Amino acid sequence: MPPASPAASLITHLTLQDFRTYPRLELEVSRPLVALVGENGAGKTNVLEAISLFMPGRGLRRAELTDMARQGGPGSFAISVALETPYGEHRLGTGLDRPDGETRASRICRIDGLPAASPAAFAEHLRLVWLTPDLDGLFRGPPGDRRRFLDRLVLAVDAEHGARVNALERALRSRNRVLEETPDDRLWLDALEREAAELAIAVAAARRETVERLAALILATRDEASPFPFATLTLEGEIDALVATLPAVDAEDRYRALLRESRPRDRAAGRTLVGPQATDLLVRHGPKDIPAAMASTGEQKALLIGLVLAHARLVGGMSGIAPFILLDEVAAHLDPRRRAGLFDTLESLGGQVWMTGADPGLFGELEGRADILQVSPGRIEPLAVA
Ligand SMILES: Nc1ncnc2c1ncn2[C@@H]1O[C@H](COP(=O)(O)OP(=O)(O)OP(=O)(O)O)[C@@H](O)[C@H]1O
Repeated sequence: MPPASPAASLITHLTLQDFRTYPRLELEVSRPLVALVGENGAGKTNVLEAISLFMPGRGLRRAELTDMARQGGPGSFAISVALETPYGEHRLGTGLDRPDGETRASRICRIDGLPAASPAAFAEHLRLVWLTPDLDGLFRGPPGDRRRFLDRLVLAVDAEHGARVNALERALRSRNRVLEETPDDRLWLDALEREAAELAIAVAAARRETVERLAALILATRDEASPFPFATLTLEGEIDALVATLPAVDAEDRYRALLRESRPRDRAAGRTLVGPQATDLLVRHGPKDIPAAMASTGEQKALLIGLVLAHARLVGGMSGIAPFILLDEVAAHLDPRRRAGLFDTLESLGGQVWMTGADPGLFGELEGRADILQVSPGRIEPLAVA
């Protein structure tokens, strides 16, 4: 069981320079709940996206960094946050640097003024969990969307996971190319498959560990009265069966043998058919363990929220730091009972929560409990809720 209250960190100051709709923004906040209110297109999600870049990857919209630089601006952007943590104050910075006259831009990461090797280094100070409307179709959508969701769950507890997934994709792409262009080059294929097998088992094992921990936590904290139903989680795929039943070395040998055997089949398919790239995350719910894909739209949303809240609890328990939670347009889709339940649960988790919504009334009951801010293009200021 995770400890009841992991340490909490707060973003107290956010600076954006030439990021999407913001030429320059200096924003002070002081509370653990922050609500951003504004019309469609005002720039609310842009703020959440900026914060999401303190995690490895391309942020909550999976956009190219170059597209985040403000149109009509210098082509570079900078984001920085001042953090108050139980271990002191820190300043984290990231962005895209494009020195004068250069066409190439590079990602920058700084911690307390010193360069950091990659965004994975931010994990020491800040962990992130998010939910966006893009995830609404998660249970009914293609398995690739669930794998990405799953990898983000893992990434929040293991900042190196993303690098391993990318390295595995590169190794498999190289294997597919060799199978297509020089299929008789056995030595080269052996070498690529050895590398792929090592990475594949590491990726599959990390996913399995996170899913098992999450499933156990969901079971342990299961509350029949919660407005967010609990889910059961399982991983499905040949490699997941290997990882579940064999020690890592044996699973790696077995997967390497599988790759060798399936060369002709993979060559014909133009891709590697077996491996972590074929895993699916199965989510079920209710007394009859119904697949989440069969639940109603509202039930799916509630299940997803329940999963994300449980994950936030897991991240807090494992890292000792309550994660920041970014909720884009989540409150708007809930009935008043679920919305009140959500706000209460968020407060109990202890991490800072950044939420968005177009209607100020959504956050009326948070007056005095949250920083409620009005967003208009390029600007954010306090909003007095009537
Ligand atoms: N690189 C960019 N430079 C300038 N403006 C941009 C850039 N990228 C996106 N925008 C603008 O940002 C706005 C969208 O901002 P955002 O997604 O944050 O809105 P929102 O307040 O979350 O809206 P909604 O309620 O509709 O979700 C759009 O008007 C879009 O044109």
